[in-house]
Amino acid sequence: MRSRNVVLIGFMGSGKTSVGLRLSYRLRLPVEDTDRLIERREGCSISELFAEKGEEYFRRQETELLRELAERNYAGIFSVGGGTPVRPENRALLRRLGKVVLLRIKPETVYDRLKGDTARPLLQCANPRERIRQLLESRQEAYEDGADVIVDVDGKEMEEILDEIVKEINKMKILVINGPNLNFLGIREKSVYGTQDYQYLLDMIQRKAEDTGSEITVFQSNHEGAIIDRIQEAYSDGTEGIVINPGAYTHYSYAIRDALASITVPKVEIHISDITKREDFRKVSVTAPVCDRQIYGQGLEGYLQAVDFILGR
Ligand SMILES: Nc1ncnc2c1ncn2[C@@H]1O[C@H](COP(=O)(O)OP(=O)(O)O)[C@@H](O)[C@H]1O
Ligand SMILES: O=C(O)C1=C[C@@H](OP(=O)(O)O)[C@@H](O)[C@H](O)C1
Ligand SMILES: [Mg+2]
Repeated sequence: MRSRNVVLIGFMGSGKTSVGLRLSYRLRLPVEDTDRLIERREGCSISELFAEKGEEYFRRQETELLRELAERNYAGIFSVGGGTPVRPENRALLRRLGKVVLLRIKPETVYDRLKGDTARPLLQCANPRERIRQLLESRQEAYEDGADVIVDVDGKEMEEILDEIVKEINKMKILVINGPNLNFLGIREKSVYGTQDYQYLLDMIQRKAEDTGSEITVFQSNHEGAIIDRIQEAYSDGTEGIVINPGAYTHYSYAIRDALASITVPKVEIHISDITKREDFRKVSVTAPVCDRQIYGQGLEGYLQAVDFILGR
Protein backbone atom coordinates (compact mmCIF):
# COMPACT_ATOMS: atom_id res chain seq x y z
CA MET A 1 0.00 0.00 0.00
CA ARG A 2 2.76 2.41 0.98
CA SER A 3 4.51 1.96 -2.36
CA ARG A 4 1.70 3.68 -4.29
CA ASN A 5 1.71 6.71 -2.03
CA VAL A 6 3.63 9.74 -3.24
CA VAL A 7 4.96 12.56 -1.07
CA LEU A 8 6.02 15.76 -2.85
CA ILE A 9 8.74 17.84 -1.24
CA GLY A 10 10.77 20.80 -2.47
CA PHE A 11 11.34 24.50 -2.07
CA MET A 12 8.55 27.08 -2.18
CA GLY A 13 7.35 27.47 -5.75
CA SER A 14 8.73 24.12 -6.94
CA GLY A 15 5.14 23.12 -7.72
CA LYS A 16 4.34 20.68 -4.90
CA THR A 17 0.75 21.81 -4.45
CA SER A 18 -0.06 22.08 -8.16
CA VAL A 19 1.78 18.87 -9.14
CA GLY A 20 -0.02 17.07 -6.29
CA LEU A 21 -3.41 18.06 -7.69
CA ARG A 22 -2.53 17.05 -11.25
CA LEU A 23 -0.95 13.78 -10.14
CA SER A 24 -4.04 12.98 -8.11
CA TYR A 25 -6.11 13.35 -11.27
CA ARG A 26 -3.68 11.28 -13.36
CA LEU A 27 -3.31 8.42 -10.83
CA ARG A 28 -6.91 8.63 -9.59
CA LEU A 29 -5.75 8.91 -6.00
CA PRO A 30 -6.84 11.44 -3.39
CA VAL A 31 -4.45 14.27 -2.51
CA GLU A 32 -3.80 16.15 0.72
CA ASP A 33 -1.74 19.32 1.06
CA THR A 34 -0.40 19.71 4.59
CA ASP A 35 -0.51 23.52 4.43
CA ARG A 36 -4.21 23.38 3.49
CA LEU A 37 -4.88 20.89 6.31
CA ILE A 38 -3.16 23.18 8.82
CA GLU A 39 -5.09 26.22 7.52
CA ARG A 40 -8.36 24.34 7.90
CA ARG A 41 -7.50 23.14 11.37
CA GLU A 42 -6.31 26.55 12.58
CA GLY A 43 -9.08 28.46 10.80
CA CYS A 44 -6.70 30.96 9.21
CA SER A 45 -4.18 31.30 6.38
CA ILE A 46 -0.50 30.31 6.70
CA SER A 47 0.43 34.02 6.56
CA GLU A 48 -1.97 34.82 9.43
CA LEU A 49 -0.65 31.87 11.41
CA PHE A 50 2.97 33.04 11.02
CA ALA A 51 1.96 36.60 12.01
CA GLU A 52 -0.18 35.62 14.99
CA LYS A 53 1.57 32.59 16.46
CA GLY A 54 5.01 32.59 14.85
CA GLU A 55 6.97 30.13 12.72
CA GLU A 56 7.85 27.80 15.59
CA TYR A 57 4.18 27.20 16.34
CA PHE A 58 3.58 26.39 12.65
CA ARG A 59 6.53 23.94 12.66
CA ARG A 60 5.07 22.11 15.67
CA GLN A 61 1.70 21.82 13.91
CA GLU A 62 3.46 20.49 10.82
CA THR A 63 5.26 17.70 12.72
CA GLU A 64 2.14 16.87 14.73
CA LEU A 65 0.10 16.57 11.54
CA LEU A 66 2.70 14.33 9.87
CA ARG A 67 2.62 12.04 12.91
CA GLU A 68 -1.15 11.76 12.68
CA LEU A 69 -1.07 11.11 8.93
CA ALA A 70 1.65 8.45 9.28
CA GLU A 71 -0.49 6.59 11.77
CA ARG A 72 -3.61 6.81 9.64
CA ASN A 73 -2.50 4.52 6.78
CA TYR A 74 -3.88 6.91 4.22
CA ALA A 75 -3.58 5.89 0.56
CA GLY A 76 -2.87 8.75 -1.79
CA ILE A 77 -0.67 11.73 -2.56
CA PHE A 78 0.68 14.31 -0.16
CA SER A 79 2.16 17.72 -0.90
CA VAL A 80 3.88 19.38 2.04
CA GLY A 81 5.29 22.81 2.84
CA GLY A 82 8.73 23.85 1.60
CA GLY A 83 10.22 23.76 5.10
CA THR A 84 8.87 20.37 6.16
CA PRO A 85 11.92 18.21 5.34
CA VAL A 86 14.28 20.43 7.34
CA ARG A 87 13.58 18.59 10.61
CA PRO A 88 15.15 15.12 10.51
CA GLU A 89 12.16 13.65 12.36
CA ASN A 90 9.89 14.99 9.62
CA ARG A 91 12.04 13.31 6.96
CA ALA A 92 11.53 9.96 8.71
CA LEU A 93 7.76 10.57 8.94
CA LEU A 94 7.56 11.55 5.25
CA ARG A 95 9.19 8.25 4.29
CA ARG A 96 6.59 6.42 6.33
CA LEU A 97 3.89 8.18 4.31
CA GLY A 98 5.13 7.09 0.89
CA LYS A 99 7.72 7.41 -1.82
CA VAL A 100 9.26 10.83 -1.37
CA VAL A 101 9.71 12.81 -4.60
CA LEU A 102 11.83 15.97 -4.50
CA LEU A 103 10.86 18.61 -7.04
CA ARG A 104 14.32 20.16 -7.34
CA ILE A 105 14.37 23.75 -8.48
CA LYS A 106 16.91 26.52 -9.06
CA PRO A 107 16.62 29.80 -7.14
CA GLU A 108 16.10 31.83 -10.34
CA THR A 109 13.08 29.71 -11.27
CA VAL A 110 11.62 30.15 -7.79
CA TYR A 111 12.04 33.90 -8.09
CA ASP A 112 10.40 34.01 -11.52
CA ARG A 113 7.45 31.97 -10.31
CA LEU A 114 6.92 33.71 -6.99
CA LYS A 115 7.79 37.38 -7.53
CA GLY A 116 4.81 39.38 -6.35
CA ASP A 117 3.40 36.44 -4.36
CA THR A 118 2.11 37.46 -0.93
CA ALA A 119 1.07 34.06 0.47
CA ARG A 120 4.58 33.00 1.54
CA PRO A 121 5.52 34.83 4.74
CA LEU A 122 9.19 33.82 4.56
CA LEU A 123 9.61 35.70 1.28
CA GLN A 124 8.00 38.96 2.40
CA CYS A 125 11.25 40.89 2.76
CA ALA A 126 13.24 43.64 1.08
CA ASN A 127 15.35 41.31 -1.05
CA PRO A 128 13.37 38.13 -1.84
CA ARG A 129 15.84 37.07 -4.55
CA GLU A 130 18.69 36.87 -2.01
CA ARG A 131 16.45 35.28 0.63
CA ILE A 132 15.44 32.52 -1.81
CA ARG A 133 19.08 31.85 -2.70
CA GLN A 134 20.18 31.59 0.94
CA LEU A 135 17.22 29.58 2.18
CA LEU A 136 17.39 27.13 -0.73
CA GLU A 137 21.13 26.64 -0.24
CA SER A 138 20.69 25.98 3.48
CA ARG A 139 17.94 23.40 2.81
CA GLN A 140 19.22 21.57 -0.27
CA GLU A 141 21.06 18.89 1.70
CA ALA A 142 17.99 18.08 3.79
CA TYR A 143 15.81 17.89 0.66
CA GLU A 144 18.17 15.47 -1.08
CA ASP A 145 18.65 13.40 2.06
CA GLY A 146 14.89 13.08 2.49
CA ALA A 147 14.15 12.11 -1.12
CA ASP A 148 13.73 8.68 -2.70
CA VAL A 149 13.43 10.21 -6.15
CA ILE A 150 14.63 13.55 -7.53
CA VAL A 151 12.94 15.32 -10.44
CA ASP A 152 14.46 18.57 -11.76
CA VAL A 153 11.67 20.95 -12.68
CA ASP A 154 13.39 24.00 -14.19
CA GLY A 155 12.21 24.72 -17.72
CA LYS A 156 9.79 21.79 -17.75
CA GLU A 157 6.09 21.81 -18.50
CA MET A 158 3.71 20.22 -16.02
CA GLU A 159 3.03 17.20 -18.28
CA GLU A 160 6.73 16.40 -18.58
CA ILE A 161 7.14 16.57 -14.81
CA LEU A 162 4.14 14.28 -14.28
CA ASP A 163 5.50 11.74 -16.82
CA GLU A 164 8.85 11.66 -15.02
CA ILE A 165 7.27 11.21 -11.62
CA VAL A 166 5.04 8.37 -12.80
CA LYS A 167 8.00 6.59 -14.43
CA GLU A 168 10.10 6.97 -11.29
CA ILE A 169 7.44 5.85 -8.83
CA ASN A 170 6.73 2.76 -10.88
CA LYS A 171 10.36 1.71 -10.48
CA MET A 172 10.49 -1.00 -7.86
CA LYS A 173 13.26 -0.57 -5.30
CA ILE A 174 15.08 -3.84 -4.69
CA LEU A 175 17.99 -4.56 -2.37
CA VAL A 176 20.43 -7.39 -3.11
CA ILE A 177 22.54 -8.45 -0.12
CA ASN A 178 25.62 -10.62 -0.54
CA GLY A 179 27.18 -12.10 2.56
CA PRO A 180 30.70 -13.33 3.35
CA ASN A 181 33.12 -14.40 0.61
CA LEU A 182 30.86 -13.44 -2.27
CA ASN A 183 33.33 -10.68 -3.08
CA PHE A 184 35.78 -13.57 -3.72
CA LEU A 185 33.80 -14.91 -6.67
CA GLY A 186 36.18 -16.01 -9.42
CA ILE A 187 38.85 -16.68 -6.78
CA ARG A 188 37.24 -19.16 -4.38
CA GLU A 189 36.37 -22.78 -5.29
CA LYS A 190 35.73 -22.14 -8.98
CA SER A 191 34.36 -25.64 -9.49
CA VAL A 192 31.50 -24.76 -7.13
CA TYR A 193 30.95 -21.01 -7.70
CA GLY A 194 32.14 -20.59 -11.30
CA THR A 195 34.88 -18.51 -12.87
CA GLN A 196 33.12 -15.16 -13.19
CA ASP A 197 34.20 -12.55 -10.67
CA TYR A 198 32.15 -10.32 -8.37
CA GLN A 199 32.22 -7.37 -10.77
CA TYR A 200 30.66 -9.62 -13.42
CA LEU A 201 27.78 -10.34 -11.04
CA LEU A 202 27.35 -6.62 -10.27
CA ASP A 203 27.25 -5.78 -14.00
CA MET A 204 24.70 -8.52 -14.62
CA ILE A 205 22.44 -7.18 -11.87
CA GLN A 206 22.80 -3.62 -13.16
CA ARG A 207 21.73 -4.74 -16.66
CA LYS A 208 18.72 -6.47 -15.12
CA ALA A 209 17.78 -3.19 -13.38
CA GLU A 210 17.95 -1.35 -16.69
CA ASP A 211 16.02 -4.03 -18.61
CA THR A 212 13.22 -4.14 -16.05
CA GLY A 213 13.10 -0.42 -15.19
CA SER A 214 13.74 -1.23 -11.53
CA GLU A 215 16.16 0.29 -9.05
CA ILE A 216 18.52 -2.34 -7.66
CA THR A 217 21.07 -1.63 -4.95
CA VAL A 218 23.70 -4.25 -4.14
CA PHE A 219 25.31 -4.47 -0.72
CA GLN A 220 28.12 -6.88 0.19
CA SER A 221 29.71 -7.49 3.56
CA ASN A 222 31.75 -10.16 5.27
CA HIS A 223 30.39 -9.07 8.65
CA GLU A 224 27.22 -10.33 10.28
CA GLY A 225 26.46 -7.08 12.10
CA ALA A 226 26.89 -4.99 8.95
CA ILE A 227 24.43 -7.25 7.12
CA ILE A 228 21.93 -6.86 9.97
CA ASP A 229 22.36 -3.07 9.95
CA ARG A 230 21.67 -3.00 6.20
CA ILE A 231 18.55 -5.17 6.57
CA GLN A 232 17.28 -2.83 9.30
CA GLU A 233 17.96 0.18 7.09
CA ALA A 234 15.78 -1.43 4.42
CA TYR A 235 12.87 -1.20 6.85
CA SER A 236 12.74 2.56 6.45
CA ASP A 237 14.46 3.41 3.15
CA GLY A 238 11.61 2.42 0.85
CA THR A 239 13.01 -1.01 -0.13
CA GLU A 240 10.24 -3.08 -1.70
CA GLY A 241 11.98 -6.44 -2.04
CA ILE A 242 15.13 -8.17 -0.77
CA VAL A 243 17.31 -10.76 -2.49
CA ILE A 244 19.82 -12.24 -0.05
CA ASN A 245 22.69 -14.63 -0.33
CA PRO A 246 23.77 -14.87 3.30
CA GLY A 247 26.78 -17.08 2.38
CA ALA A 248 27.82 -19.38 5.19
CA TYR A 249 25.71 -17.34 7.65
CA THR A 250 22.74 -19.13 6.06
CA HIS A 251 23.45 -22.16 8.17
CA TYR A 252 23.74 -20.62 11.62
CA SER A 253 22.96 -16.89 11.82
CA TYR A 254 19.80 -16.63 13.87
CA ALA A 255 20.57 -12.92 14.12
CA ILE A 256 20.30 -12.42 10.34
CA ARG A 257 17.23 -14.62 10.36
CA ASP A 258 15.59 -12.40 13.00
CA ALA A 259 16.47 -9.21 11.09
CA LEU A 260 14.88 -10.62 7.93
CA ALA A 261 11.81 -11.73 9.88
CA SER A 262 11.13 -8.16 10.96
CA ILE A 263 10.83 -6.85 7.37
CA THR A 264 7.62 -7.72 5.58
CA VAL A 265 8.60 -7.05 1.93
CA PRO A 266 9.05 -10.10 -0.38
CA LYS A 267 12.38 -11.83 0.31
CA VAL A 268 14.27 -14.39 -1.76
CA GLU A 269 17.17 -16.46 -0.47
CA ILE A 270 19.58 -17.32 -3.24
CA HIS A 271 22.61 -19.61 -3.40
CA ILE A 272 24.80 -20.05 -6.43
CA SER A 273 25.31 -23.73 -5.64
CA ASP A 274 22.68 -26.24 -4.56
CA ILE A 275 23.24 -26.26 -0.80
CA THR A 276 21.00 -29.31 -0.40
CA LYS A 277 23.52 -31.42 -2.32
CA ARG A 278 26.68 -30.42 -0.49
CA GLU A 279 28.21 -31.02 2.96
CA ASP A 280 25.75 -31.82 5.75
CA PHE A 281 26.35 -28.50 7.53
CA ARG A 282 25.15 -26.65 4.40
CA LYS A 283 21.90 -28.59 4.13
CA VAL A 284 20.30 -26.53 6.92
CA SER A 285 19.17 -22.97 6.19
CA VAL A 286 18.03 -21.00 9.24
CA THR A 287 17.13 -18.06 7.00
CA ALA A 288 14.93 -20.00 4.53
CA PRO A 289 11.84 -20.09 6.79
CA VAL A 290 11.65 -16.28 6.88
CA CYS A 291 12.06 -15.88 3.11
CA ASP A 292 9.30 -16.29 0.54
CA ARG A 293 11.35 -18.23 -1.96
CA GLN A 294 14.61 -20.20 -2.20
CA ILE A 295 16.63 -20.36 -5.41
CA TYR A 296 19.50 -22.83 -5.22
CA GLY A 297 21.99 -24.17 -7.76
CA GLN A 298 21.17 -21.91 -10.68
CA GLY A 299 24.58 -20.22 -10.74
CA LEU A 300 24.66 -16.43 -11.05
CA GLU A 301 21.46 -16.66 -13.13
CA GLY A 302 19.70 -17.36 -9.82
CA TYR A 303 20.03 -13.66 -8.91
CA LEU A 304 18.07 -12.69 -12.01
CA GLN A 305 15.41 -15.27 -11.23
CA ALA A 306 15.18 -13.83 -7.71
CA VAL A 307 14.68 -10.31 -9.09
CA ASP A 308 11.95 -11.64 -11.41
CA PHE A 309 10.22 -13.25 -8.43
CA ILE A 310 10.23 -9.92 -6.56
CA LEU A 311 8.89 -8.13 -9.64
CA GLY A 312 6.11 -10.70 -9.83
CA ARG A 313 7.22 -12.04 -13.20
N1 LIG B 1 5.99 23.32 -14.24
C1 LIG B 1 5.63 24.58 -13.98
N2 LIG B 1 5.89 25.55 -14.87
C2 LIG B 1 5.55 26.83 -14.61
N3 LIG B 1 4.93 27.25 -13.49
C3 LIG B 1 4.65 26.33 -12.55
C4 LIG B 1 4.98 24.94 -12.74
N4 LIG B 1 4.58 24.25 -11.64
C5 LIG B 1 4.03 25.16 -10.81
N5 LIG B 1 4.05 26.40 -11.35
C6 LIG B 1 3.55 27.65 -10.74
O1 LIG B 1 4.41 28.00 -9.65
C7 LIG B 1 3.67 28.60 -8.60
C8 LIG B 1 3.93 27.82 -7.31
O2 LIG B 1 3.32 26.53 -7.41
P1 LIG B 1 2.85 25.73 -6.14
O3 LIG B 1 2.21 24.50 -6.64
O4 LIG B 1 2.07 26.59 -5.21
O5 LIG B 1 4.26 25.40 -5.49
P2 LIG B 1 4.63 24.92 -4.01
O6 LIG B 1 3.43 24.24 -3.43
O7 LIG B 1 5.79 24.02 -4.21
O8 LIG B 1 5.02 26.16 -3.29
C9 LIG B 1 2.22 28.57 -9.03
O9 LIG B 1 1.90 29.81 -9.59
C10 LIG B 1 2.17 27.50 -10.11
O10 LIG B 1 1.16 27.73 -11.04
O1 LIG C 1 9.37 26.92 2.83
C1 LIG C 1 8.73 27.13 3.88
O2 LIG C 1 9.25 27.19 5.00
C2 LIG C 1 7.26 27.32 3.77
C3 LIG C 1 6.61 26.96 2.60
C4 LIG C 1 5.18 27.10 2.39
O3 LIG C 1 4.68 26.06 1.54
P1 LIG C 1 4.99 25.98 -0.05
O4 LIG C 1 6.36 25.39 -0.21
O5 LIG C 1 3.93 25.09 -0.60
O6 LIG C 1 4.94 27.35 -0.57
C5 LIG C 1 4.44 27.10 3.73
O7 LIG C 1 4.51 25.82 4.34
C6 LIG C 1 5.05 28.13 4.66
O8 LIG C 1 4.89 29.39 4.07
C7 LIG C 1 6.53 27.86 4.95
MG1 LIG D 1 2.34 24.44 -1.64
